[in-house]
Order: sequence, then C-alpha cells, then structure tokens
Amino acid sequence: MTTYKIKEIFYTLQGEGAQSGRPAVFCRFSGCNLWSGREEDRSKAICQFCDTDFWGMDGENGGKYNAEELADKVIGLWPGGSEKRIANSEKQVGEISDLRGKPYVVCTGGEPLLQLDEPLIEAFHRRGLEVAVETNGTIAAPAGLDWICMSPKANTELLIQSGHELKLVYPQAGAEPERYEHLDFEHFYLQPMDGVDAQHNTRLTLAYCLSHPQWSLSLQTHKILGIA
Ligand SMILES: C[S@@+](CC[C@H](N)C(=O)[O-])C[C@H]1O[C@@H](n2cnc3c(N)ncnc32)[C@H](O)[C@@H]1O
Ligand SMILES: Nc1nc2[nH]cc(C(=O)O)c2c(=O)[nH]1
Ligand code: SF4
Ligand SMILES: [Mg+2]
Repeated sequence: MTTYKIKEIFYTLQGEGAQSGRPAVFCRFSGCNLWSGREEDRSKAICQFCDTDFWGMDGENGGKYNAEELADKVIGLWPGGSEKRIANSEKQVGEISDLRGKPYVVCTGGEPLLQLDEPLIEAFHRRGLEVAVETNGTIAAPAGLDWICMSPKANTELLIQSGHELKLVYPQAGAEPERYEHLDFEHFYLQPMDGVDAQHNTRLTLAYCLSHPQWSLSLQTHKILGIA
C-alpha cells in the first residue's frame, strides 16, 4: 500500500490567487524536486526563493499515512467533517455539505505531485472533498484534480501547460511573464517574491499588472493576516 509522507495538515483560508479567502484544509507533502529543503543547499538549488519548510514530517498532523488514513484526517479537520464522514456512510452527505460549504483540500508542499496519485484523489472524492493542487508544473498531473494552480520556476521544463490558475512569483530572471502568457489557463496571477526585497517586488508586480492587464496581483493574504 502506498504511504504518503506529510509535513503538516492544517485548516485555514487559501491565502493566494483565484481562491483567496476560501476555507481550505492544507495538506503539505514532504519533499521537493527543485530544492532539498535544507538551508545549506539553497544557493545551489534550482528554486532558491522558497518561503516554506517542507522538510521531514514533524509539523502539525505530520507523519506517514495511507490514502484512507490521510483522507480521514483531512475531512476530520473540516467543520462538521466527522459528522460528514458518518453521513457519507449513510448516503446523506448532500444535506450536510449544503450547510457547511463544499469541503476543500489544497495539496501543496514541497512538490505534491511527487506523491499525489489517483487513489488518493479518489479517497478525497469519496469523502466529498474538492481537490486542489499547488504545483511547480515539472511533473505530470494525475487525473481527477478539480483545481490546478501551476507556479512555474526559471530553468525548468514545464510538463503541465494547462490548468485553472497560473501563479507566477515575480520577478524571476529567466521566468518572465511573457514566457507563459500563451499557456492554457483560466487565470493569470503575479505574486510578489517574498524575502528581503518584498516591498520593492510588490511595487514591481503592481506596475507590471497595470501595464499588462492579462495579469492580476496575488498577495499572500495569510501573511498579512498572520495566519498559517
Ligand atoms: C511553497 S510552494 C509549494 C507548491 C509547489 N512546489 C510550487 O512551487 O508551486 C507554494 C506556492 O508558494 C509560492 N512561493 C514560494 N516561495 C515564495 C516566495 N518567496 N514568495 C512568494 N511566493 C512564493 C510558490 O511559487 C507556489 O505558488
Ligand atoms: N493560507 C495559506 N495559503 C496558501 N496558499 C498556498 C500556500 C502554500 O504554501 O502552498 C499557502 C499557505 O501556506 N497558507
Ligand atoms: S518548487 Fe515549490 S516547494 Fe519546491 S522549492 Fe520551489 S517554491 Fe518551494
Ligand atoms: Mg505557503
């Protein structure tokens, strides 16, 4: 049986992009193909600006799970989710989900597509969850995802060239927006690169969106709010 290595699982609001403000359970997978996650390796990594600790399994609800265990843990964090689990087995899930919104899981990381596969997506779906992914686009997506947010990185080959949302961290030398504007996505966002130049990068991003209105600004609202 497949086991999934999970850094942390928590309930919050989606802070970024087109679904910003929507309640979601975040499932952060351990590991990434573009950086080891160790600080001493950052300067030689393909992706050097990562704002996330995805190394290991030591976060909130972190650990090894099989698909059924992971889907149970995720739906259990949704308000009323335990009742929903019972209702699901009694085939009354519709009545409860109408009142409590469609349960939503965002699979992120690290790079979730190193691990997320069809059996896990099916296990989420059986519990009434809508399944979103945040991916760097370098690994093909399994079938069945409800929302694909692809965030391209410089000096990588994109295997995902269509989806719902393209969210580019800006500015990135070698990953200029012009390279991605013809891809098959419904929404195009620029997200200011956080770090030492965050304020300057926000001004640059704002200016780029105003002069190239195909692109909208994505602020990391969870950081503004001081939530996870
Ligand atoms: C931590 S990544 C995990 C998912 C996947 N590996 C990816 O890169 O899309 C989640 C989101 O945070 C963005 N991100 C990472 N570091 C950032 C930073 N320093 N400033 C702004 N956004 C950042 C990524 O581009 C991606 O859209
Ligand atoms: N609130 C909140 N929204 C997010 N959107 C994308 C995130 C990520 O790390 O993938 C993230 C995150 O870590 N927290
Ligand atoms: S690809 Fe995503 S998780 Fe990996 S290092 Fe870059 S931003 Fe972080
Ligand atoms: Mg984050």
